[in-house]
Amino acid sequence: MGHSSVEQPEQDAYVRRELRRLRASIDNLDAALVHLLAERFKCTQEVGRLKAEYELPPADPAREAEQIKRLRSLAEESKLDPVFAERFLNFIIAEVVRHHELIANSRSAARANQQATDETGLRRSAAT
Ligand SMILES: C=C(O[C@@H]1C=C(C(=O)O)C=C[C@H]1O)C(=O)O
Repeated sequence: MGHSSVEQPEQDAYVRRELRRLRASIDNLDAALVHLLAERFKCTQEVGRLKAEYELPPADPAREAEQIKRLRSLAEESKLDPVFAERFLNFIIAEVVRHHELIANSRSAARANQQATDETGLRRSAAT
């Protein structure tokens, strides 16, 4: 029972202090992760609008493969599990591509709507 808090009050205080210290850093890192992700999504939303505007496909598998290769190698260098890094990036990319599809669909709906409006206008002016 060497690890019980009743028998080891000093270790117990040490563990609570260490947990508090480490969790303070985890709090900062999690905040940074949220901010980094928010900035990344701001960029990818712009990419999505550009692609929709110029009628490019929502996903770019070649770019994804390059990026995954690059991040796997960075993960290895920094002792992060590359399988986890790849899964994490794929999870984010899937959400980005879903956003790009939504943007593309709303753009093409807007274009179809505009075309219908233009044609109605043409019919009306031809009828007068
Ligand atoms: C952001 C883009 O769109 C998609 C999302 C990617 C990403 O989140 O890194 C990469 C390729 C594309 O499938 C892009 O083409 O750059």
